Amino acid sequence: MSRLQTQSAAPSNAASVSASGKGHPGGHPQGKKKQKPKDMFGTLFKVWRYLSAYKSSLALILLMVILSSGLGLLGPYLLGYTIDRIDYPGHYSLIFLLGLLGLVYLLGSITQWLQNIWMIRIAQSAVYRMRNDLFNSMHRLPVAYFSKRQHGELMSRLTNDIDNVSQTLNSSFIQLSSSILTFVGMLGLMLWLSPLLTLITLTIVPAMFFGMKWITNRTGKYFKEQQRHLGDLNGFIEETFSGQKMVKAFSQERRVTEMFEEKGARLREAGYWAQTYSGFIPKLMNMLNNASFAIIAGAGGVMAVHEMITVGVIVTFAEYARQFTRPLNDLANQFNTFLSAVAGAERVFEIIEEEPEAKDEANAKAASMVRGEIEFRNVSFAYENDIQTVSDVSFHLKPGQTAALVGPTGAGKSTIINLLSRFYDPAEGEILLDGLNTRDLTRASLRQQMAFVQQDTFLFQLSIRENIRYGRLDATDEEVERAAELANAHSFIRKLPDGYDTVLDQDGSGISQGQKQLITIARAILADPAILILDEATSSIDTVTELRIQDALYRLMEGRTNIVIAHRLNTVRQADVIIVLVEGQIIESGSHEELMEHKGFYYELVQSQFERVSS
Ligand SMILES: Nc1ncnc2c1ncn2[C@@H]1O[C@H](COP(=O)(O)OP(=O)(O)OP(=O)(O)O)[C@@H](O)[C@H]1O
Repeated sequence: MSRLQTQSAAPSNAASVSASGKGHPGGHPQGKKKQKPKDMFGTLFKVWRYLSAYKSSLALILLMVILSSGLGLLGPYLLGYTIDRIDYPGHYSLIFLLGLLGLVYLLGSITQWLQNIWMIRIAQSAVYRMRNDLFNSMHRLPVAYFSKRQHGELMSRLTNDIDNVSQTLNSSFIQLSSSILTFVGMLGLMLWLSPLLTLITLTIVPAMFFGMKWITNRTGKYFKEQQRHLGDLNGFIEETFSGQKMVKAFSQERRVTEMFEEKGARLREAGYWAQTYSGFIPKLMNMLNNASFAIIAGAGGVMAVHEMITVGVIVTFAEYARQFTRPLNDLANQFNTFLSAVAGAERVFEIIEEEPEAKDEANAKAASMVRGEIEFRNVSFAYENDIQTVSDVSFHLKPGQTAALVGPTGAGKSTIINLLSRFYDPAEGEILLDGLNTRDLTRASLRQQMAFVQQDTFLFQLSIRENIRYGRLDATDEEVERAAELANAHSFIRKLPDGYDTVLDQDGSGISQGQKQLITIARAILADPAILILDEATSSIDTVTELRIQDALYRLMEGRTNIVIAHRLNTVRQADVIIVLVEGQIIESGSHEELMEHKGFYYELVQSQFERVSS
């Protein structure tokens, strides 16, 4: 049973020109992920379901986008118009035109500002709901789902993918629609003003298109490589930090440093090329802008001399040409960001739509006040492949009895616990609690009858008090402290500077392994279940703490039905029944004395230093 591992998921901020270079965390480089969505329209429709709650606001935003794009086009047109009227002050008031121009720019900014803040609000609300749905679905998933996937990969969906969707919703919707509107509107106006000068101006577009394509192909490749190396480096840092003791213990500092430098050098190289190529983009744009300006000025000048157009039209064209590249560039960049966000959303929906843990039977009853009688009747089970992990297992425990599960690694001890707690259901046979088939009980109520004390203690990043209270949320402070006393944890907790309010580190690293065990025992004592599942620690803890743990455990086990995955001869000896499992089958069972007399596998195990062999 492995503990929850949390991988660092702080997004890196690698600069990017196009979305292909978006930063992603260590251990899970974006470059490795498939960025193209499999079903773009299906996914967009699902995203729309989250946005559709804000239809009226979206309509307002669209109106603002149309207004701001229109105003953006009107500005240069008015400028040209004004210039053409400079000679006729009697006919047109220049002041009025200039005032109008100012108003157009002001309104343009206001509409842009409004659309931005409204869109951010909607995007954040939609993403908030999406994130909640994702988190809830994760909790509805069966245990088997998690055992097949890396935690880091799942974490990345909750962090990076959601973040990606959020960023894109914030800006892409507006940018995409405004770029399209601006581009189409600009082209229309230019054609209206002078089709010939439009054609001449457009000669620059192929150069722009191929130039950009050439650069983005290269930057895309190098950014991907940069991401891959960055992910590799971050993964390495994470691994070295968590395994820091091992590095020191094996005196590998030098080798680790060398490896780090090597990985860093690879990142430096990819980063150099990615940044160099991406640095070309503004330069190229600038150059092409200047070229188009020169073309318009030259060709427009000739046309003006021949009275084909006015000077005002040249100014309008020059202004448009200056803006011309922006929507094109935005469209190219936004499209990549957009694709990668849709791919992210797709991964999010994959989990939201994942088959949840099978529903309880329609007439399932809630288990309550159980006595703790457990019976396995001819239970067989295979995880996924056809190899049976547990075959024809039968045993019967009366309330208050203690069973020790003993057997070599991989024998199926944890699987028996998984079946009892219905993390998995048996393929054959049945498991009874107080004579009732556990399939006829609701899973939640069944699990409430059990407490787990595992060797791999898991504590939350909460105060010690809240960690203990996790066993029973409505327990009072006095009850929490009483449970800690019974678990022999009270004295050490009291000595901590913040006592019960000491907030544990992410992995509970502020306190010792043994102390963590005592807290989990207190948690189980507080839960006060009829059944206790105990996965005995194999790690060696100092003798004083060990004695404290043993003492607390005996107190915890009293009056309950206990199933212990036992590693200590002492525990096994005191069990009412010892169940010896080998390759998923019970090969012998009975009390210590009976099994010793039988001189079978258990006898051998005890002879050959029990603790070492059975761990
Ligand atoms: N989630 C899983 N999916 C597929 N196979 C699994 C899964 N969990 C365990 N197994 C396999 O089932 C077998 C029994 O595993 P189990 O964890 O029950 O053994 P165990 O007796 O508890 O071992 P240990 O003492 O090492 O914890 C092993 O071969 C293991 O590889």
